Amino acid sequence: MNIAFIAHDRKKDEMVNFVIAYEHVFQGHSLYSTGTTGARIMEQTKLNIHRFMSGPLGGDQQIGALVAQNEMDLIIFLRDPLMAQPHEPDIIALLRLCDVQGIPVATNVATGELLVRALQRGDFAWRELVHKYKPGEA
Ligand SMILES: O=C(CO)COP(=O)(O)O
Repeated sequence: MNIAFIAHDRKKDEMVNFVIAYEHVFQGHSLYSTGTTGARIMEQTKLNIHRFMSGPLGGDQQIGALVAQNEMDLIIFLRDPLMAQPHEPDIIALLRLCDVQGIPVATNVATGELLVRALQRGDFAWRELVHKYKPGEA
């Protein structure tokens, strides 16, 4: 599965701890992230993550492009609900695209844990079927 990690600054420690806890699950998948989040995770785990640009510089939109093409299967996006972000429109756009494509997205660790356990159980197998079809194609 293609999985993306994104965390705002005050949520990065929580993200790193979350990924460490489930490193054994994530290691079998293709991993993506925004720039700084991925750097922090790779410093503290053995995971190999494809890092896009930092969020404020376009990283959310780069991940959004994969969502639009239905190529992202799960997103863990630990947003900071208590601090305004300069790239708020990009954040809203990414979450909107997840709803357009029906992509599971967790915006807090409690939901993240449920989705990771579902991933472990094989509940994401339906996504393999979706990969065969690209949006806009017959
Ligand atoms: O801003 C972000 C998501 O909106 C995250 O970006 P970084 O991982 O580069 O800090």
